[in-house]
Amino acid sequence: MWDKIKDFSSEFFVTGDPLILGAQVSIGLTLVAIVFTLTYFKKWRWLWTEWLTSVDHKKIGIMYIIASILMLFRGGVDALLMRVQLAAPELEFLHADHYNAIFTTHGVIMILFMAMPLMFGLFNIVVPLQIGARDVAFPFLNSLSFWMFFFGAMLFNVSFIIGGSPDAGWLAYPPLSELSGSPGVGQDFYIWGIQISGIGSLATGINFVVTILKMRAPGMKLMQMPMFSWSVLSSCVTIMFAFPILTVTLFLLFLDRYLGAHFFTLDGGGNPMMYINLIWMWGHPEVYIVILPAFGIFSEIVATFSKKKLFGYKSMVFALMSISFFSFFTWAHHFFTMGSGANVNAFFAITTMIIAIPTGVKVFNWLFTMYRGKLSFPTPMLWTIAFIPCFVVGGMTGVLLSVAPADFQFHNSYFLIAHFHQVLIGGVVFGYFAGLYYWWPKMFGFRLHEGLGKWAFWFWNIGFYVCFMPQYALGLMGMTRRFNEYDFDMGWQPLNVVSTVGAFLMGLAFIFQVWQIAHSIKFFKKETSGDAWDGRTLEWSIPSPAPMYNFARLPQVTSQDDWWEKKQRRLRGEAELPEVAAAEQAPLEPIHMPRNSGIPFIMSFSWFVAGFGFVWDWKWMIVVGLAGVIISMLARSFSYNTDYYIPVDEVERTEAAARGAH
Ligand code: HEA
Ligand code: HEM
Ligand SMILES: [Cu+2]
Repeated sequence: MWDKIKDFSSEFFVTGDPLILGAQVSIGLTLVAIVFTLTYFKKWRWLWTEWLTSVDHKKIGIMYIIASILMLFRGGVDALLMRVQLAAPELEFLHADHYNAIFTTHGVIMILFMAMPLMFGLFNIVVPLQIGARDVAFPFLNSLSFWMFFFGAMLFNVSFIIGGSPDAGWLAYPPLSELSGSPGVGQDFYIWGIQISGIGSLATGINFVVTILKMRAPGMKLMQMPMFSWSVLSSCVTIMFAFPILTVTLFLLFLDRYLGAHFFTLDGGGNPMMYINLIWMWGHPEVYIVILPAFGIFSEIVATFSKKKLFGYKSMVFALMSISFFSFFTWAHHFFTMGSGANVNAFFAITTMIIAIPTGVKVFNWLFTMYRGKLSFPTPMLWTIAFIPCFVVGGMTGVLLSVAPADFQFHNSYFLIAHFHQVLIGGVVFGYFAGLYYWWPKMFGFRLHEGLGKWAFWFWNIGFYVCFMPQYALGLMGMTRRFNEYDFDMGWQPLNVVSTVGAFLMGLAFIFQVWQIAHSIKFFKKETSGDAWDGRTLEWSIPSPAPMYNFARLPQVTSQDDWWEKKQRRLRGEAELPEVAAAEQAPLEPIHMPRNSGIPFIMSFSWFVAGFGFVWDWKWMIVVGLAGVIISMLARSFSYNTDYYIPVDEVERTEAAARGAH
C-alpha cells in the first residue's frame, strides 16, 4: 500500500530536483499566505462580489493585467534560469530535460499567458471608453473569456507542480509531442491549458469585433475611430480567423495522444508536416495579433505627445488591415528548410517581404507625426521613441530571415532567437508598457512615479541590447537554439556572458517597475482632471477612474480626435456645435447595465476540472467537469434576471461626486 502511494506521488509530484522543489515550496507558501490574508481581513465576499463575478470591462481588464504581470514574472524567471545555464560552457545547472521544459514553458507563457492577456487587458480598459460605449457587446461572454484564459493558464502552470512540465518546444512539433516522444502528462497539460484559454481568446476576438462595429458612440464613423481601436479591430479579425485553426490542431493532437489516432504520425498514414503547417497557420498570424495593438498604442501616444494629429490616418488603417491579411500567407517561412521546394519557398519569401512595406509605412507615419510637433517626453513617449529603432532593426533581421536561401543558414540559430525577441520585446512588450503607463491614470485615478519609471525604462532598454545584440553574432558563429550546453572550444562563452548580464539588467528593470507601482500607491498622487495627458480621444473626456457606466450621456461624435477638437473649440471660445450641445443637454436617462454573474467563473473552473481529468485520464473527473460545464450553460439559459437599470438620481450623484473631485 505504502509503496503504491509512493509510486503514485513520485509520478504526480515532480521531485528530486532541488530547484523545482524550492519553487514548489515557495508557490505553496504564497498560496497559504494569500488564503490567510483574505480570511484574516474577511475579504472573500468582497473578492467574489466585486471582482470574480464582475462583468464590468474595466475590472476584467485590471484582472487580465494583474494575471499577465504575474506571468511576466514567471516567464522572466524561466528566462534568467536559462541565461544562467548558458553563461558558461558545460555548466551543470539545468540538465537537458529541465532546460527543455523551461524554454517550452517560457515560450508558451510569454506569448499566450503574458502578451495575450496584457493585450486583452488593454482592449478591455480602453476600447469601450475610446469609442464612447458603456461596455463591450457581450459582457457575460467577456467575463467567461477572462476566466477561460485564467483557468487555462492555471492548468498549464499546474504541470510544473503536478506531473511535470511539457518540454517539446512552444509549438509542440510531433512526433516529439506524440505519446511515443513525450509519454508523460506534460504534453497533455499543454494541450488542455492552451485549448481552454484559446477558446477564451477566440471569444474575446469576436466580442471586440462586434463591440467596435456595433457599439460606437452616435456619429462616430469607422474612419473617425481612434487608431488604437482600429488596431484592436485588425488584431481581433485576425484572431477570428487564426484561433479556430489552433483549436482544431490541438484537438487532432489530443486525438493522436488519447485515442491513438494517427493524424500526425507517419505510421498509420498520418504526417507530421500537416501539424507543422497547421500550427504555423495559427502561429504566424499570432505574432501579428500581438504586435498590431502595440502599433495602435504607439499611434495614440505619438499623436498625444506631439500635440498633432496622427500623420497619414488612412494609410495607417490600410497598413493595419493589410498586415492582418498578409499574415495569413506567410506561414511557411518558418520551415523553409523542411523541403517544400524552391517555388513554394519563393512564394512565401515574397509574401513575407511584402509585410515590410505596410510596416514601414507605419514607421514613417510615426516619424512624420513627430516632425515639427510640440514634443514632450513622459514615460509613455519614451517607450514609444525607444521602440522605433529597436523594432526597425528587429523587423529588418526578419526580412533577412525571409530570404529563403539565407534562412538555411539562420534557421534555428541564435540569429533567429535574437530576431524574435527583438520584435517581441522591442515591439510587443515595449508597446504594452507604453500603453500601461499611458492609460494607468485612467484605470486607477492616480499617476505613476515618473522618476522610477525612467530608471525602469533605461534598465529595460540597455538590458535588452546587451542581452540580444550578442545573440545575432552567436547565431552567425553557429550557436543553435534549444541547447543547454556547448563546448568550450566553440568560443561562444564571452558573448554568452554578456548576454546573461543583459538579461539580469532586464530583471532589475522589472524590480524597478514593481517598486514604482508600490511607491506610487504609497504616495498616492490623485489624478483629478480625468485628462492626464491633455489627450485627444474620448476616454479622456470622462473622470478617472471611469464611473461604472462610463458615460452618463453617450457623446455625440463629429470628428476624428473628437475630444481634442472639442477642447480646441472651447479654447477658441466658440459655441458648441448644435448636435453636440443637444446631446450634452439631453436629460439623463436610467442606464441599462448587465448584472454580475458567478457562472463564467464556475463554468471555466469546470473546464479546468475536466481538463485535469483528461490529462490524467480520470474518467470520473472528466464527467464531473463536463457536467459542471453543462449545468453552467443550463443555468445561464434559465436565468432571466441578467440586467438592471441605474436610476437617474444615482447617476446624478456619481457625476456630481466626480465633478467635485475635479
Ligand atoms: C511580434 C512578433 C513578430 C513580428 C512583428 C515579426 C515580424 C517579422 N518576422 Fe518574425 N518571428 C517571430 C515573431 C515576430 N516576427 C517569432 C516568435 C519567430 C520564431 C518562432 C519560432 O521558431 O519559435 C519568428 C520567426 C521568423 C522567421 C522564421 C525564421 C526561421 O525559423 O528560420 C522569419 C522568416 O521569414 C521571420 C520574418 C519576419 C518578418 C519579415 C517580419 C516583418 O513583419 C518585419 C517588418 C518590419 C520591418 C522590415 C521594419 C520596418 C520597416 C521599414 C523601416 C521599411 C523599410 C524596410 C524594408 C523595405 C525592408 N520571422
Ligand atoms: C525578458 C527577457 C527575456 C530573456 C532573457 C529571454 C530568454 C530566452 C531564452 C534563453 C530562450 C531559449 C533559447 C534556446 O535555448 O532556444 C528563449 C526562448 C523563447 N522566448 Fe524568450 N526571453 C525573454 C523574453 C521573452 C518574451 C517577452 C517573449 C514573448 C513575448 C519571449 C518568447 C520566447 C519564445 C517564443 C521562445 C522560444 C521557445 C522555444 O524554443 O520553444 N521571450 N527566451
Ligand atoms: Cu512568421
